Amino acid sequence: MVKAVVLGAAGGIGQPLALLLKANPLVTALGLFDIVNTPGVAADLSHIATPAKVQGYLPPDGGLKKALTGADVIVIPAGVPRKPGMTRDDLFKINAGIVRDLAEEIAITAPKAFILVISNPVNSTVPIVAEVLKKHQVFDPKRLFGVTTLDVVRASTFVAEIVKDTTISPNVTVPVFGGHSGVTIVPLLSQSSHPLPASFDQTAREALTKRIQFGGDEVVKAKDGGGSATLSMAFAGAQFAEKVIRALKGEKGIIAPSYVHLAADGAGGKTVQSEIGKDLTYFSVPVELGTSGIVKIGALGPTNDYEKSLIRAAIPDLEDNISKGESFIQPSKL
Ligand SMILES: NC(=O)c1ccc[n+]([C@@H]2O[C@H](COP(=O)([O-])OP(=O)(O)OC[C@H]3O[C@@H](n4cnc5c(N)ncnc54)[C@H](O)[C@@H]3O)[C@@H](O)[C@H]2O)c1
Ligand SMILES: O=C(O)C[C@H](O)C(=O)O
Repeated sequence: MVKAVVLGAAGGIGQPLALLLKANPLVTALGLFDIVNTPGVAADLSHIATPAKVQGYLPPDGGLKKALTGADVIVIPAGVPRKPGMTRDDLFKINAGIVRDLAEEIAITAPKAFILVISNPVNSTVPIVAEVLKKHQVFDPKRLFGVTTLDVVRASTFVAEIVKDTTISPNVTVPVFGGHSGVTIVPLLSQSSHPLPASFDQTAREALTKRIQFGGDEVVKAKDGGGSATLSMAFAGAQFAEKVIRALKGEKGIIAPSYVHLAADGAGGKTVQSEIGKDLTYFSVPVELGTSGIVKIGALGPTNDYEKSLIRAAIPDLEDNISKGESFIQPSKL
């Protein structure tokens, strides 16, 4: 039995993500919470012939608590998206409070659940959730994940486009480290499973790196004020959620990239910190998942000089974003 819960379930990401979770036969209960429209979304999805029993909840009468009760996996795409000209950090003003309030109820009602944070700025919203859970003394770094899957999905797709064979994109892996905004997104093209990117000249390497780092902006610009990536994000979020669910059901050896607290496995984070030359608390890395969450944090491995420069460029923004999230809950951390 697996109960998945989506917070922000009536939104641009929330609805297609809820659809993909409803279509997943491993999900047996699906709780949908939003401040609007969840009864309609739930009624609609409930006509699909898959095992998940769907229930929609709104804030009145303890709707959030009811949605979270018994949750195994909680996915959070609640909050506002970017408009052209905005950075993800510009969303902090509104989304930080939304994520904090949702985390407060998670800490009370579902402290053992796996928490998957999509709401931007991910580099800061993940530390916000962690600090709220710490305040309630229920923080388990093994179970908290910033969803950075879309960066990896984009990297695979863009490489397949360059290779002119889009049929291969599901099988192309390009590790992406760091965080989830602009220069904090660090693709390691030298480690691409397809050999072509590793042989690029510097101009081609920089062009592809920038496209992966600023892929979100392409969608924001094309939507022209109508929001940011929703459908590709729902795909990526459902893919990551499925990996978490398979792991919690006992499947071994599942590895997925995610923005995590580097103390999560008690060891691997130190390797990453020594590789990047900085004691950052959070970083996006491939993690191995098990029944209780993260069992192993993967290292970066060999990087070339260009990739080393990308890592150096990512660190100041990551430090700022992390401390901004932490000090939002604990002002003494300023
Ligand atoms: N991690 C990523 O890779 C990634 C990718 C795309 C978008 N995002 C982020 O995801 C978030 C959502 O994007 P979207 O396009 O779905 O936005 P949206 O505006 O379409 O949907 C957001 C939903 O959140 C709901 N909401 C607002 N306050 C809430 C609260 N307190 N409790 C529950 N629900 C609440 C809204 O009612 C709305 O339905 C944004 O912050 C966006 O930047 C992240
Ligand atoms: O670009 C955004 O603001 C949304 C998301 O983070 C993305 O990468 O598409």
